[in-house]
Amino acid sequence: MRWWRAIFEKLRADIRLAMICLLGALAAITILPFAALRAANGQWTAVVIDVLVVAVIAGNALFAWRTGRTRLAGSTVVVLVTIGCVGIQVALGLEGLLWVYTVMIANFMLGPRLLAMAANLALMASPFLLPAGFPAPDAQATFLATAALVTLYGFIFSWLVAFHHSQMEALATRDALTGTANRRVMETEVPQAVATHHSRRLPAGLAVLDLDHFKLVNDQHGHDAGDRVLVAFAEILRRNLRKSDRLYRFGGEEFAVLFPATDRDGVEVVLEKLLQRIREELRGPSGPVRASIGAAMLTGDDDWSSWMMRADGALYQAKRTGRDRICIEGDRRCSPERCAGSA
Ligand SMILES: Nc1nc2c(ncn2[C@@H]2O[C@H](COP(=O)(O)OP(=O)(O)OP(=O)(O)O)[C@@H](O)[C@H]2O)c(=O)[nH]1
Repeated sequence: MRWWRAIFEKLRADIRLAMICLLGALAAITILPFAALRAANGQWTAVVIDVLVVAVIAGNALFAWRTGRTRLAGSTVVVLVTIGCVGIQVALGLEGLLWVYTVMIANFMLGPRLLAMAANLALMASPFLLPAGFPAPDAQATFLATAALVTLYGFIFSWLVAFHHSQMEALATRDALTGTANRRVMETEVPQAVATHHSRRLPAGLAVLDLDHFKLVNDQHGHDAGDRVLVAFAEILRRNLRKSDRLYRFGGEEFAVLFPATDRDGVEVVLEKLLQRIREELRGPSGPVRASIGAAMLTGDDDWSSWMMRADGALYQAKRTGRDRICIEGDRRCSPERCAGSA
């Protein structure tokens, strides 16, 4: 039963993939019997459309499952199923209109909201463009009102789902105090970076930053004052890092920075700048607050925890040799006498 569990876990991790696969299964179960019925009645155009719709939805589900490109697969299904729904109206007349509501809801579950909105507007207009048209003005008004309501509910529902999803994602991945990525994200991204940099033979750096004598700020001025210093510290780091660098808060007053595709000189330049900005800008209630920085470059033997341990060891050196400085592992300057950035 392990394969069954693996499928369940994969679907649980990606709601859009789950929707696409669910629609694929439901489309086959619900549409194919109609195709058989229509074949028995000799409605061959409708049969072809039904089979095509099922094939497209099932094919897309397979594509999404294999490639993980669920946004593209979802958008494709929206466009093709909407076209199929219009085709069924052409083939069956008003009977085909009964499928419109199902497709309108499915569009919001599968595709981006704006695309679903556009597809639903097209579905609302389509019966008026058919040769047979609507028989009575009352029926036209009823159709427009009900289709507009379904579209509105679908829009609101999909917006709410996206909103709650982004809030839950923020809760799971952001540090609540400083807004930086948290330890959980670091433990996902750094191993990925190790694998990527090893396979592409690219250099990468990892730095650990820790405030100096931060306990004193808490002890003398309280936890709230300490929190404000932490927020200011994170803000200085964020402002002075490059877009490609990744900042994490992984402990109380400990932050880490991943420098992808960066060599040792590049890492050193950025860290020197950070240290300078911290010296110039970081203030606590009783004056400047300083930080120590340790860093290590990725080596061929590293996994992420050994890399982290080496960066942490360099931080320990920076603390041991007087704080308010940078130590990059392996650098002979990173000795008690001469640490980079020592004041
Ligand atoms: N205000 C605040 N303080 C925190 C938070 N997390 C950890 N701390 C405090 O950070 C302090 C860390 O103290 P230490 O590990 O002794 O480090 P330090 O005083 O900075 O000393 P060195 O690192 O050796 O320079 C402790 O007082 C913790 O209570 C937090 O979220 N907010």
